[in-house]
Amino acid sequence: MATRERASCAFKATRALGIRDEEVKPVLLNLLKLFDKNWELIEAEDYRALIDAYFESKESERVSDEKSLMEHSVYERPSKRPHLEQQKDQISSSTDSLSPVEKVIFSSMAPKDSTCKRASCAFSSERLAVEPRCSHPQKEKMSSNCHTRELIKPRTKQSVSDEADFAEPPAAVHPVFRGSFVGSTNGNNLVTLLGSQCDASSSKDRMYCNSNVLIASSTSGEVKISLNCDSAVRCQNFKVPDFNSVLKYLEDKYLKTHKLVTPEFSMKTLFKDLCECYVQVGQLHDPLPNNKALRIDNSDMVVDKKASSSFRLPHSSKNLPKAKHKATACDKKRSVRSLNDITKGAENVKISLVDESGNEDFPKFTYIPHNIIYQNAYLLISLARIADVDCCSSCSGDCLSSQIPCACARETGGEFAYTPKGLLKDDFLTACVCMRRTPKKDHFVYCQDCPLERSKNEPCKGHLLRKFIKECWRKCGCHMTCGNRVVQRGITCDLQVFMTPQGKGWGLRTLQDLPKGSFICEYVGEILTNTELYERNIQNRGNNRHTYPVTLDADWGSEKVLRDEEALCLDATFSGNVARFINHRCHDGNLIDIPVEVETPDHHYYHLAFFTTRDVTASEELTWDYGIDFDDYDHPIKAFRCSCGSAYCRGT
Ligand SMILES: C[S@@+](CC[C@H](N)C(=O)[O-])C[C@H]1O[C@@H](n2cnc3c(N)ncnc32)[C@H](O)[C@@H]1O
Repeated sequence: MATRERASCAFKATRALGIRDEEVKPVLLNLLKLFDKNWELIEAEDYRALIDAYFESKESERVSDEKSLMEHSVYERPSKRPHLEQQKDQISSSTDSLSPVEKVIFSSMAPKDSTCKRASCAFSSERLAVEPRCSHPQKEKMSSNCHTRELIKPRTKQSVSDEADFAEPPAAVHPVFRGSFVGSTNGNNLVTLLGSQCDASSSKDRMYCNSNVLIASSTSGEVKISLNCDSAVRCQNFKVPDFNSVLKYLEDKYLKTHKLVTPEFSMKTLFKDLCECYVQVGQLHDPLPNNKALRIDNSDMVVDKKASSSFRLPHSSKNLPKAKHKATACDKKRSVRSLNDITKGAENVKISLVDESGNEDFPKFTYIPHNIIYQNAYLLISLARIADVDCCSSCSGDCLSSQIPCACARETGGEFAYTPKGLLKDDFLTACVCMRRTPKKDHFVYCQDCPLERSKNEPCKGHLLRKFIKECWRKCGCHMTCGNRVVQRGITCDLQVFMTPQGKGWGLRTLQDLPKGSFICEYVGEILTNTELYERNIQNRGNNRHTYPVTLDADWGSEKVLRDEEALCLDATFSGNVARFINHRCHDGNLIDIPVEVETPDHHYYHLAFFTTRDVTASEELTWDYGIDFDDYDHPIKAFRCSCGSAYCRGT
């Protein structure tokens, strides 16, 4: 196979693990250099050398990020422990000259038949007998003979006494360092693991390992899992935490995401996370209250005093709880603060948050990528409601590429609303914008008994007629990549939440140029009935910067009387997505909200999607017209004093 093909196979393998080609490329080049262009070594065991080398280089990047974060930390750090530092120096001295990639190769991936001492050391698991966990003469011998062991911190007496220096009582679980033995004490059939030696292919027993997790299982059903938390050793001020607190911390972290997990979720990532939590909790010396989990709302908060106009800060979640505890008011004022991803992995893209002033508390809400029913809203979504005439079950692939538009284009006048590039068609967008900005009399519909005015016994003030987009849905035969499925595929652009300088609070901006008609995001929140929203607003009157709920009233005019459970709205005050940060701009906002049917033909419930009304340049704030009547003093939500800056401002 040619080099180019081999490289593309390697990228394919790493892409399957969610690793981007540009990140793998330098690692691959390094490996090729190191292996003298011997591709077989790289391709062996499904590219294990490459994958290990990649993760190892990431780990060392993370550690150096962490180090520099700690060095630049505004907080006072405890004095170093000279003996520990000394020990670390000893441990790393003979691999200091090696790159992270070289280190991982020498520790785990050299070929079995290599004459190199390092390599033979790394692949000697077959020769090892099943051993109890602690002192092992063969291991000790290997440690002294083999350079790879410098990467590995064996659990020798010396290291135990080093741990004792942390002045901790023995804990239920200790970090298991690379190179320690995990084996069956019955001495029979559990595979013995030495560090990252993972060659169990000759055995019936199975083994999985990466740099943090070692799992061995035997044919007799014995399974041993060893979690390697050796980064704890590098942490200043680490104390062995109570393992129940670690578990609680981890559970809380997962529960916080409302059981939503990213597509990358796996047991391996869970174990890795457990290791990370172990280290984090080990650095929190305030005991966690009994049965109370640590608050992790801002767990990936980054404080960077030196950050300037570039807001894309490198981040690491490590050490941060400690940083949070020690921040002084003065430090807080001077620091740019940021969150790496407010969505916590719930969206296709990360969405960062920055506060240049360093004065604001981070917003408190639960990020949800899809609408959720709050309590009583009655939503009937079922496949049976989608009639055959309303979908395109005989389509395949991309409906936009078909000569004759399918049934899904009917709602938009027999033409799809989107261009093949995924933008809203100009005509459609212009019509929507005109109806919004310069509505004619016949663009309004009036209900006989308006759910909004019912309680006040007043007549309907009128609802603006809206143009709907109808996307292909589950019953359709086309592919998820079909051009008529834009909103349902979620956010794809690079967005950032930031603190606006005009006093509007948080706002949303784009970090990339966006052409006219681009889909930005949906307005996601809790689906409430009108009654529920009314009650909620009464309760929250004191809260002056709330999000602005939207009424799903685009089709109210077609009903004579709307039942309370049919009159729905979306409120993102407590749970919502990034749209909750989009500020209002009178009349000429660069976004427009358009109703989109995604899973039900019923216009009582639809998705509200934001599209750009014009070309928007990177770093511009994204705004839309909330449609507020600033003179309506009876409105349950008090209008704010508008500082949108528009020439057409109606709220100053
Ligand atoms: C949907 S939220 C937008 C995000 C909000 N700025 C925040 O900090 O969470 C709506 C609230 O933002 C503020 N806001 C939005 N647009 C504004 C404007 N043009 N002028 C002043 N305040 C505005 C108001 O407090 C309003 O209640």
